[in-house]
Amino acid sequence: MITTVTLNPAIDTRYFIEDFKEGRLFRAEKTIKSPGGKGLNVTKVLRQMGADVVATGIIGGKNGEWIQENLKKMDIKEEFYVSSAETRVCIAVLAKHSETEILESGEELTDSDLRAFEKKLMELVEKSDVITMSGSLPKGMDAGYYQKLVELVNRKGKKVILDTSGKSLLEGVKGKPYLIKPNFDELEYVLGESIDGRDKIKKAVEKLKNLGAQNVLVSLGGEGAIYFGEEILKITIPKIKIHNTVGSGDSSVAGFAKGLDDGLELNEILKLSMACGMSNAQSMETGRVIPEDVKEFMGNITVEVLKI
Ligand SMILES: Nc1ncnc2c1ncn2[C@@H]1O[C@H](COP(=O)(O)OP(=O)(O)O)[C@@H](O)[C@H]1O
Ligand SMILES: O=P(O)(O)OC[C@H]1O[C@](O)(COP(=O)(O)O)[C@@H](O)[C@@H]1O
Repeated sequence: MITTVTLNPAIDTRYFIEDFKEGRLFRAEKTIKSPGGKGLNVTKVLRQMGADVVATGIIGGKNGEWIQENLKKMDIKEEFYVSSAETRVCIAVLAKHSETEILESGEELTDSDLRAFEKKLMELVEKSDVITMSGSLPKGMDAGYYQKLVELVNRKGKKVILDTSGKSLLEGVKGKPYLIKPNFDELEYVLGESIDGRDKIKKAVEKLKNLGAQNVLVSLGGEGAIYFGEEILKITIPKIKIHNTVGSGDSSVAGFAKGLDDGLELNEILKLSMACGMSNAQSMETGRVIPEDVKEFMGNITVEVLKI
């Protein structure tokens, strides 16, 4: 079983405005709302890929109720701790040539919220082999909270995939997660300078590994990814027509988690991860993959050892 952790869930709201520009009034041509926040995107993709998955985290208010109702409609099992803090809304404006995101930070949680959630999480960990932890931490939360969670789960001998950014990534890796999946922007934050080639990618990854990350999957959008484990592996993906890449990172985390849970060989896990990201990029919806397409993409993805 896979448990996904979303500490800062959201109602993801996507507006379709073909010629969107800042500073003008627009009326959305179409609006789609869905349960979101990185961890719930991972959950949706795992469910679509047929994984045995349970979502947990902290949820609250009317927005939290909306998310719980919609997860039920999607036949997704959830065991969220319900707090009195209202769950946030995240907005993405999809235009013809751009994607603009506005992410609320999420209301503050109390210590008793956190203790009650941890109890729930540890019950689920007993039944799980892989645990994903994704996304930002709500406002005011200690950036080291993921470190604490990763350590709790590691003590039970289970594998953690941690996908977060900024300070919570730099602190979270100290807990020694099995995998982290930074993208280019996240690596630039880690290094504190712009990344203009593979040497700089390697330098940022070494920093994360020295801090505690066991393996690092650097996702590079349409360029695929580079995996830093015992060896460095370059994963090359074919060019495809895309519609909405929001949530592709989350989908690639879901693919990795599914492959790991299924006991696949590393090369196959990496292909599955990339193929899920690609399939999501072909959908208008965030966290939406088509298993048949995923299978087909996997046949066109290559993994080779890279010397850098
Ligand atoms: N433009 C694209 N074309 C094809 N695949 C993509 C594209 N963007 C993302 N993907 C797939 O999704 C994965 C994760 O995307 P990426 O943009 O790197 O993550 P994030 O959403 O975290 O920034 C990529 O490694 C790739 O497999
Ligand atoms: O949990 P965070 O880090 O605040 O991010 C939340 C947002 O990120 C997304 O998951 C998209 O993330 P990616 O495009 O990086 O995969 C949105 O769906 C969501 O609203």
